[in-house]
Amino acid sequence: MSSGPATLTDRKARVKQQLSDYLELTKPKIAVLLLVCVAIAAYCASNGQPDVARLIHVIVGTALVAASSCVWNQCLEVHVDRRMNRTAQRPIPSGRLSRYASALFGTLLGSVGISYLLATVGVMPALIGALTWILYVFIYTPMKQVTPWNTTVGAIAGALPMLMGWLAVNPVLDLKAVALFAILFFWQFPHFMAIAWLYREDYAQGGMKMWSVVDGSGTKAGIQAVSGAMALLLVSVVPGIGQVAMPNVFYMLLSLLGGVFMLVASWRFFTSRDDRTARQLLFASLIYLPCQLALLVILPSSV
Ligand code: HEM
Ligand SMILES: CC(C)=CCC/C(C)=C/CC/C(C)=C/COP(=O)(O)OP(=O)(O)O
Repeated sequence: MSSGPATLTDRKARVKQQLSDYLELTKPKIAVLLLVCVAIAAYCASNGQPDVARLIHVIVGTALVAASSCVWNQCLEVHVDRRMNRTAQRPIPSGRLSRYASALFGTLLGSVGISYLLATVGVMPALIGALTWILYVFIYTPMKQVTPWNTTVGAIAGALPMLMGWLAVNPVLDLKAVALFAILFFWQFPHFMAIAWLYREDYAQGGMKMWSVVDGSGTKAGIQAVSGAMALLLVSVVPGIGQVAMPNVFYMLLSLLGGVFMLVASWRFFTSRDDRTARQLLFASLIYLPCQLALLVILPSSV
């Protein structure tokens, strides 16, 4: 008699666990910031007067395609993820989800996502979505075990969604569109070099050729972080050039300030190369990007 309710409770708990595992496969925390970038790109592309329906469509479509790429990334990396502390408890390596079911889930998300983009915002965002998927899943993912230049390829995949957001509302890629892509591209170097340093033992154990692994002194990771931050500082100013009738000085000054903040955090990491400065740099990167995105919304069209 008493086994009935217990079984039902068990079943409910299992379903809840499976739902949370499928959600975890999509790397939702990264997706949230990525989708904010897509929304800001669409907003900037429409000069602050976005077609709300198209904006929502490109966010939904990109979310589905990005989620699919993250699921497939984990299907392909299961043997590596199993060897690393940070990833060993993920749903596939821990055995909570099968690789087959996950691959089906990823394929479904991707097919629906690309079709949705095609139907709602047109060929270009859908095409870039598909290319980004291929770049992330079939080029970046295996490349991690071959060469530390994998991060450069990963950063292209990470930044391309900016162009999906832009092209969903504006067919012409101008200097500002290129600058948005460049901001997200260069931001990833300080962001990831901090992570690559913090998890260097994990990455080495998983056979991942990150800069922090191939050069254990951290010098090369530091150089990548500082170079990325320098380039970020320069490109972040560009959207302020000639946006209305004249350069937006407030935007440019605040962007410079943010750029200096990232450069100082990167420089401190480069000179110290310890966990404390790496953690500070990772934290700085996660503060900087939302602030820079907010600046893009608040200032350029207000002068
Ligand atoms: C080369 C490209 C990138 C790599 C290799 C990378 C890698 C990672 C890794 C491994 C983490 C987890 C750190 C941890 O567990 O402590 C992380 C965190 C994070 N990343 Fe990235 N990332 C990249 C690009 C991006 C992009 C394009 C975005 C969004 C615009 C992003 C947003 C985030 C966020 C919000 C977190 C914190 C969430 C969390 O704690 O899991 N990343 N990144
Ligand atoms: C539209 C579309 C397809 C967008 C995809 C964009 C995307 C998911 C970008 C994330 C960039 C990136 C390289 C993250 C790290 O992955 P990782 O595999 O190094 O992280 P991990 O070690 O935690 O698995």
